[in-house]
Amino acid sequence: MTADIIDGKAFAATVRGKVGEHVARLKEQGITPGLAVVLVGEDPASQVYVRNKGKQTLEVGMASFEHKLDASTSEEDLLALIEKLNADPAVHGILCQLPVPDHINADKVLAAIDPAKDVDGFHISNVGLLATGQKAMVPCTPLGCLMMLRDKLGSLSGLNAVVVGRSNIVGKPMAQLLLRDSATVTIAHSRTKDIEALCRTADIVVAAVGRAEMVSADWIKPGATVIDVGINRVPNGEKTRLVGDVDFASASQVAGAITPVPGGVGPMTIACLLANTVTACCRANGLAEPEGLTA
Ligand SMILES: Nc1nc2c(c(=O)[nH]1)N[C@@H](CN(C=O)c1ccc(C(=O)N[C@@H](CCC(=O)O)C(=O)O)cc1)CN2
Repeated sequence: MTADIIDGKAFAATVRGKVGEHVARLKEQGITPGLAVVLVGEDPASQVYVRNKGKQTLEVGMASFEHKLDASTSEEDLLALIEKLNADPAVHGILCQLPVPDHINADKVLAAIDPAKDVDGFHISNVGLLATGQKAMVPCTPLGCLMMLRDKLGSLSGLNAVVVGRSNIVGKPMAQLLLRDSATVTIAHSRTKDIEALCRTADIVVAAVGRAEMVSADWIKPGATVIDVGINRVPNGEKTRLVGDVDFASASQVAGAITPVPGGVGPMTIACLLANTVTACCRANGLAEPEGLTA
């Protein structure tokens, strides 16, 4: 069997199109959604992600507020900026790009963001709301994975899902979202016994473990849907290349559908950030939320 390739780039373009249509409707009512992105330091990958976030925010017609701070910025100054953004009515979404430099406590920064403007969905209030099945801001990468799974499979009800990885940013919220869609969910991690056999029971495997090409064909049940969240740079001669947490070459011979890296989950992360910003703006203004752009 050769798997269907789930084209995250094309899917993300569709999501951005829907976001753009909703932004246009909001603008007719005199409302422009605004997203503030804060970057501390010069991490090269983060600089690219932040640049792309700003560019795509403008492309869908929203206002973009970029705050690039020196690597030596104090935690106190960063918290003061977040307070300012919390109070700014033109800003509907705020995020601080991760990772932050070592001298800054990321948990403290995430806790300082107004939960209603927390478009990353990392604030403890949103984590709790999601876990209890209430209306939350949902982390962008898991939201993107959920959208692709729903599109591919329709209902997830009763399906066995294994999430490989237990991070706060992807693994745990992904499991919550799958559970909300009535999948039977197991979170696997480095201490899980016979992880290969466990994964072979899964109709859905979400790999978010951060280890290059760890999940290979013999982990996959024939016909399963495989979502690869990993972004790992590995040596490729003199250069490097990007691979996921799934061994795409072998797994794609067994799976029914699979996301590639690059071009799978990654592009959906920023598209869902834009979707979350529109959602936050609608909620702030007491308006109906955009259909198909929330969990
Ligand atoms: N505050 C946040 N920080 C980080 C998040 C996040 O969601 N919020 N996620 C990642 C980085 N990230 C967005 O911020 C992100 C990662 C990857 C991609 C992407 O499109 N990847 C491409 C490949 C890009 C490349 O060539 O390097 C792909 O997979 O096709 C977008 C956004 C950590 N920090």
